[in-house]
Amino acid sequence: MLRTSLRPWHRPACWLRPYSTLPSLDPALAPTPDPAERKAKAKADWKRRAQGSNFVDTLRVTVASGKGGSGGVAFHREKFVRRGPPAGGNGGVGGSVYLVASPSVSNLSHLGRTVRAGPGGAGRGSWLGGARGEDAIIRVPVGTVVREIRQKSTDEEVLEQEKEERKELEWAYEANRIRMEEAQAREIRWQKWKKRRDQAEKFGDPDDVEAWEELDEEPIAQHKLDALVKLRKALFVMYPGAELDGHPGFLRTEHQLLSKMLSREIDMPASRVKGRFRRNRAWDEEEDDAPLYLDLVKPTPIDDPILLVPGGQPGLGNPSFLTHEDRSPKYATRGGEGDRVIFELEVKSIGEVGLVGLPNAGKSTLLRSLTSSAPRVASYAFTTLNPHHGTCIIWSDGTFSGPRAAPHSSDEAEISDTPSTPLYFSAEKQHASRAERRKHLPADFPRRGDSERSEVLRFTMTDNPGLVKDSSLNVGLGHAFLRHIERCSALVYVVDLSSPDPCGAIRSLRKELREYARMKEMREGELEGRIRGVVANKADLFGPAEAEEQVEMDAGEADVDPAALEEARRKSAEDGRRKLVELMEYVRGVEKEEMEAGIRSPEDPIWVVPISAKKRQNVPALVNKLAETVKKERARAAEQAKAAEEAEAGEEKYEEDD
Ligand SMILES: Nc1nc2c(ncn2[C@@H]2O[C@H](COP(=O)(O)OP(=O)(O)OP(=O)(O)O)[C@@H](O)[C@H]2O)c(=O)[nH]1
Ligand SMILES: [Mg+2]
Repeated sequence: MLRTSLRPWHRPACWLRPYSTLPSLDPALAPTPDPAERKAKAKADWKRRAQGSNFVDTLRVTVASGKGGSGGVAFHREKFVRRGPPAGGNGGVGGSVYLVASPSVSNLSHLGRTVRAGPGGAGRGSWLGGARGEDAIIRVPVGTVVREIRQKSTDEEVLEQEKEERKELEWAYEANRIRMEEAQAREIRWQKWKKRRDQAEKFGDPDDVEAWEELDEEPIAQHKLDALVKLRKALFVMYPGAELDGHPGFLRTEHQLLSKMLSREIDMPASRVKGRFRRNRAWDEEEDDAPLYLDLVKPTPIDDPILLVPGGQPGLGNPSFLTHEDRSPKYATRGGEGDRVIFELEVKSIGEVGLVGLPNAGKSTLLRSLTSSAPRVASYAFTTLNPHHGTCIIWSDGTFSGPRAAPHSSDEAEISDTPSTPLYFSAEKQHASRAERRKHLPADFPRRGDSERSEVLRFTMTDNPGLVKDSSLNVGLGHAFLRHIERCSALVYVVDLSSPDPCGAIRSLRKELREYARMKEMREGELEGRIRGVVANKADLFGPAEAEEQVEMDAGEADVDPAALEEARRKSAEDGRRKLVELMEYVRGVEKEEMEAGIRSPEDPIWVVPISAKKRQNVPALVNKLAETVKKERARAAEQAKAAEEAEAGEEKYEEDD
């Protein structure tokens, strides 16, 4: 009888849930009945508990390619053919490790610390080749910087390492020396024996001369034999009980492999040599063995991935050693080792416009109001822990939108603090039909293929986590935040206009940018110079509605005096105006200072736009400014690229003329 439900240790399922979802006794803390809200809260809790570990933007991975498969030693057998030709297949090539920069991944959390490609299969009888090793593909976000890490970096250290490796290879050198000596001695013996035999054939009795086989049996010292056996095991797969010295081709192959190995051209089974030498890799041919450095600013075509570490060479089967002298080679070569390299991956997002601001300034709200990206928004600091990207599209009829959002026609539309994705576009409803989704869209939402409007401009924006004091000294998650700012071509400060000191916010943001640029050894004022504008957010807090609300709240139950209301409205608007003017003056001062310091060109003044990201007020004016900025930056980048191309062409011509 099934008694699971009666077991004394059986507990209700809620006992097993994580603590955050335990039913609370306090009615105020009871879970909200709205499932969407509950889900959002659980997700935020989980993310906070994970402390950002679900977003990984720097990672050190050890990448190992697969070993090549050994060649097979076999002979063909069939009815009436007792001793067929050699029939061992070649081994399979070891799996390689490739790298792909893909727009569909946003961070490195899917990667482990080690990425390993599969080994190649061994060759088998009947000329069957071994299987290729399985390749491994590392997918990284576009904008990732890849650096090869060498434990030994200076020349002396490399020399030291080579010396160590040489020591490890000592036995191979020894074996080679023995082989050479042995071959020489054998040659001398052979010449002597041949001379004696020829003379005996001419002048005397040939039977007086002993057979060559008898002479050839000069014993080799045991330690020499050991070295040879070790070497052969490392390089060859041998047929059981094979007498390899009887194969002239074997000695030649052995000699070739050995000299190649000693001149470092082939890989060597790692089990034999601890400090293996580096294999030749694709980029080594051009860049005489400099550590690899890649900056993946563009997506890699999936059919042309970047080869990071090639797999080990396959071993050759015994038919490869078939010669006239040796009709049944009883050996095959082993596959080469794969390589093992350590890489450091660092994601530096590439957005055209990067938002920089203190925590709670409303950066995420702004991104949500301009694009279809939906970073979480909440009224506490550090809501955003990793960068979010969005695309803003401007249409020919002057509206703008992210790809999934409805055009912003109304200024009243509010953004809630829960996920902005309309339910009909959310993951739960992914199977809703298009007609069903359309029912939930405004009547004027453009249909696919609408001819009246076309896309005019599209640019990407990055919402970055808030900067705090001393972010540049890596306080908190400082550098992790600043890293993503590094590559945005234009930066925009987002400040909370309703805060007591918006100018102070700009002052501390500037300081952090300056310090970070200095630490990263960028050009003086590199990041500050990239600031193109200031968004004075939360301007709605100075609007009439807010003021009235405040007066009504102060009055409580009592009737509100209309004059007081009027006065409050006027005062609030005046406050807002004063703060904005102060901010603008401060920004003019900053601009002037930077132009004098030579970090800002006169063509790049800093604009200031007051908006309300939450209520989407004055957002179109901001979009126009951003569009102008983006166009200017693109034109500048194109100009720079052209100049660089011309300079390169000029240099080539100069070299040719020389
Ligand atoms: N009244 C008003 N509130 C706003 C506006 N923009 C943002 N907020 C509110 O400010 C709070 C913080 O907004 P976020 O967008 O999360 O701020 P953030 O800069 O992304 O903050 P971090 O992610 O912590 O750096 C939220 O409660 C928003 O609703 C605005 O224009 N007007
Ligand atoms: Mg945020």
